[in-house]
Amino acid sequence: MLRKLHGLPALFAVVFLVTLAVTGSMLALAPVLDRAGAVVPPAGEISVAQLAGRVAENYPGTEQIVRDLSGQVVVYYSRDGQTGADLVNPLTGERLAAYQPAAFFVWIRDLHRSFLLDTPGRMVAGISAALMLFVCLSGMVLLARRSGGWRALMRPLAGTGSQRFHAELARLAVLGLLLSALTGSFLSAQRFGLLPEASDPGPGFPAEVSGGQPRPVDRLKALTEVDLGDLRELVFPYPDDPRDVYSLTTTGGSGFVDQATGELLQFQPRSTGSAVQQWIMRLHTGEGLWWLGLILGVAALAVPVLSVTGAIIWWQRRWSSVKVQHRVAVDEADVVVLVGSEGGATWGFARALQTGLTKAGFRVHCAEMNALADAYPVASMLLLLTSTYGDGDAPASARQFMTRLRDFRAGSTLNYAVLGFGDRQFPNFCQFALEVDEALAGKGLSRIQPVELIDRCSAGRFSEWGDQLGTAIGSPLSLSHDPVPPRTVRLELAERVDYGLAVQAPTSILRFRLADPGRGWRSWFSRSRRHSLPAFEAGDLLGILPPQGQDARFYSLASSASDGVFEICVRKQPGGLCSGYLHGLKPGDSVEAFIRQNPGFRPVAGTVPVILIGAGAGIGPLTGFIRNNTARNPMYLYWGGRSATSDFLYQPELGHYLEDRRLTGLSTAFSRSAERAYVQDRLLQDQTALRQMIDTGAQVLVCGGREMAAGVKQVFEEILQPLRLDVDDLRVQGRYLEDVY
Ligand SMILES: Cc1cc2nc3c(=O)[nH]c(=O)nc-3n(C[C@H](O)[C@H](O)[C@H](O)COP(=O)(O)O)c2cc1C
Repeated sequence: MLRKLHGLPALFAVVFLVTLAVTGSMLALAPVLDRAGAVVPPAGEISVAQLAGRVAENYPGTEQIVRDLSGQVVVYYSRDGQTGADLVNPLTGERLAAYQPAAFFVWIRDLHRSFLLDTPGRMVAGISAALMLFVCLSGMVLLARRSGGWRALMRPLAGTGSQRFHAELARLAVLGLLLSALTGSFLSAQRFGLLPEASDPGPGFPAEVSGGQPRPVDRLKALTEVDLGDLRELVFPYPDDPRDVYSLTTTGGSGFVDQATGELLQFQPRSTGSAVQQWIMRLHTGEGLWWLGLILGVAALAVPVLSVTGAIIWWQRRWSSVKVQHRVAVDEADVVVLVGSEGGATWGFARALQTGLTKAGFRVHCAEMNALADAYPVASMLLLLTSTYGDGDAPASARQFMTRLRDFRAGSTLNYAVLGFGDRQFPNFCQFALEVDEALAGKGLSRIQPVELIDRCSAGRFSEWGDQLGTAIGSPLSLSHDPVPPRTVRLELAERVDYGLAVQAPTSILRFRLADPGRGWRSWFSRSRRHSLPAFEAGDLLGILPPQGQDARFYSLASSASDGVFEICVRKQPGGLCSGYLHGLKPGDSVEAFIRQNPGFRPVAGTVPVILIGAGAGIGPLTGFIRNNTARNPMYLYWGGRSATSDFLYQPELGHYLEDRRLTGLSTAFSRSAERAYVQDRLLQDQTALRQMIDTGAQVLVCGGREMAAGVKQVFEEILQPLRLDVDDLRVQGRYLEDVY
C-alpha cells in the first residue's frame, strides 16, 4: 500500500516535480556564483561607518546601501536626476560593475515559484512541494524496510539493477530533497494564509531628532559600532534635510541614526519569529550558505533520474506481478496457494505451481499471504511460497500474515508445505519462510514435506521441489519456471587444461570465446547481439544450457570481459549431466550460454586485506580476483585440493602472481597426500594472523562446495570469538561473502 502511495503522487506530479527540481538546482547555483564574485572582508575589519564613508566619496548621490547574504554590496544612487545601482568593492567603495539581477535567473525563479502562471501556478508549486515531502517521507520508510530497519539505513544496499540504483541515489539525495520540500511547503502554506507569517512592523519614526549640523557619515558613532558583516541595509537621509535620519537594518534588528549626534534611535531588535522566518528562507534558497546551495542543487538534480528509475521499477513490478488468473473460490478449492512477494519474482513460480496443480486435476485458489482466510473449509493442502526481504523480514504481500494467522482455524484435514525464496548472500537466508513454517506447525497443521529453500530463483530447485511434492501427494507434478528467460550467445571452446584424473577428481579449466558468426546478414545480426552481451567480471556466473533441454547450470567465471575469454573451472560430478557434457567438449565445440551478474560476490576495493578461501573448482573466481589485483592490495589465498601433483589448479599462474605481488600469501592443503589436510586446518594454523587481519577490517570470500563452506564458517566462528564477533556480524557488514554450490 505504502509503495503505491509513494509512486502515485510521483507519477501524477512528475512534470511539476521535475520542473521544480531542475529550476531549484539552477537557482541554487545563484548563491554560489554570487559568493564567488563577492569581495568579503573578514569579520571586524570594516565597520558600516567606514563603508558608508568610502561609498559616499565615490557616489555623492548615494540613497541606499544594501548588503545581501552572499556578501555582495549594492549602492543605489542618483546622479544628474538619473537613478542607478552599482556593485561596489566594500574595501574601497569603488564601482565593480553595474548591478543587474540576471534576467535568466529572474525567469527561472518565476518558473520555480509559479510555473510562470502567477497565483494558480504558485498553488500548483505549493501542492507539488507537499507531494514531494510525502514522496520523500514514504521513500524513507520504504528504504528502511528494504534495509531491515532504521538503524540499518546506512548499510550497503542489496539487490541489482534499477531498484538498487534508485535506492542508492535516493539515499544520497533524500536529506537535501526533504529540506527543500519541507521549507518549500512551509513557505507556500504561509503565502496562502494556511500558516501565520512572522513580520516585524519596524520601529516608528523617532519623535526627537537633534536637527543639528550633519556630520560626515564615517564619523557617526552608531555606524562605527556595526560590523559590515551584520549590515543588511542603510538608507541615507534626504540631502539638505537636517531633521531626516539614516535608517539602519542589521541582522539583529532595525532603527535610525541621528545625522548630527550619530546616536542610535528607536532600535527594535528582530523578533524570534522573523529570525526563524529568515532562516527558513535561507534553508530553502541556500542564500548566504553557498555550500548548502550546492548540496540542495545536487540533490534536486537527482529528481529527474529518480523519476526515470522509479518508472522503470513500477513497470517491472507491474509486468512481473500480473496476478494469477482463473482462480477457484476459497470455499470450493481443494488446494490453497498463498504467495509472499516484494519484487514480484515469487508470483511467477506460484503461477507455474497453479498451472501444474490444475493440470493434475486439483481445484486451486491462489492469493497473496496477506489474504489468508479465517478458514479453508474444503481444502486439504495449503502451499505457501514466500520470499524474504529487508533483514530476514516478511515481503510486502505477507506482512500481515502472522497477525492473521492468530485467528486462523486450521481444521484437522489441512496439511501444508512452505517453499522459501531468498538469496544466500543475505545473513538471514529465507528467514521469513522458516518462521512461517514454524508458525504453521505451532498451529497444529501437519507438514506435507519439510520446508525447502530456493537460492536466487533457481529454476532447477523449483522443479525438484515440484517432483518431491508430486510424490508426497501421490500425483506427479511437472513444474517448470525460469523467471528470467536468458538471451544466450554461442561460445566456442578455445582451450582446456585438465587436472585431477589421478585422484578421481577430474576438473578442467575451460576457456571459451564468442563463436565466429560467419558471413552474411545473419552474421551481422549475431554480431550486433554479441555487442549486447552484458559486461562481466570475475565472480559473475556463466549459465550454460545443456543440450538435452534441461535447465541452465551456473559456473562462476574466473575471467572478466577485458580478458577476452569466458573462463570457468568445472569438476566432473558423478552422474552430472552438464558437467559431463562440458568435460566431453573438444576445442572448437560450441555451447549456448549467458551471463548472470553476481555483484554480491566481489572483493572490496582499497587497502584492507582480502582473504580468499576455496576448495577444488572454487578456485576459479578467486584466481580471477587475484589476476585483477593490479593495485597490489593485500590478498591471501587458502585453497584445498586432493594432490599437489594432480589437481593443483592454476599452480603456474599463482606462482607468477606471488612473484609480482598480486598475491600476498598462498596456503594450500591436500587431502590425498601425506599431510592429509583440509583448508580449515590451514585457517586454524594461521588463526592469530587471520584474527589480526579481521580486526583491521579484512574481508573474507569463500567459494566452493556447501560442506567446505560450512566447515570454514565453523572455523571462523572460533577465530572471531576473542573479537566478540561472529560470521553473521561480518556478513551484515559485507565482509564475509560466500559463493557456494
Ligand atoms: C533489499 C533486499 C533484501 C533482501 N533480504 C533478504 C534476506 O534477508 N534473506 C534472503 O534470503 N533473501 C533476501 N533478499 C532476496 C530475495 O528474497 C530474493 O531475491 C527473492 O527471490 C525475491 O522474490 P520477490 O521478488 O518475490 O520478493 C533480499 C532482496 C532484496 C532486494
